Amino acid sequence: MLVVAAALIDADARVLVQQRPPGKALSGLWEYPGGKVEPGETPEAALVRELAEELGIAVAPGDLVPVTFATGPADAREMILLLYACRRWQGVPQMLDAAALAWCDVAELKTLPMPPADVRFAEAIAALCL
Ligand SMILES: Nc1nc2c([nH]c(=O)n2[C@H]2C[C@H](O)[C@@H](COP(=O)(O)OP(=O)(O)OP(=O)(O)O)O2)c(=O)[nH]1
Repeated sequence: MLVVAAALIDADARVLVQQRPPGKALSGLWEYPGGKVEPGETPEAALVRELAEELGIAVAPGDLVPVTFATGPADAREMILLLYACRRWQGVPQMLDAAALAWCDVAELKTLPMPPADVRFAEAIAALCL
């Protein structure tokens, strides 16, 4: 299973995370917006779609910059999770599919409970934000 996620980074080097809602796998944990790549989709097209669905923002595929990846089990399958950074988007992120949204600096990111696959992402994001 291929999953894509984005670290939206604002002008103050804060990163957007969202809390997974009740009823979904990993409910209550904080994650980077994104989701599963559907058959026939490129990873970037999937992430553009997910960011529109989950946050109501428009992102150009060329503004998605690969950062790192993680592997691990998810939904009883093996997952490959691709993390992108994005510093440019249109619209104001809204909470359309999450229990909460938060803009965090890198130190705060490291304190949030996250899915196991995401735990090492904060270090990679820190390298971008500094
Ligand atoms: N979006 C996202 N998913 C993550 C992260 N870390 C992580 O382990 N996952 C896992 C959780 C899920 O098993 C899977 C993504 O599934 P999802 O439920 O968010 O995907 P989706 O938006 O396509 O949802 P759905 O249509 O199945 O409801 O990847 C992350 O940072 N962001």
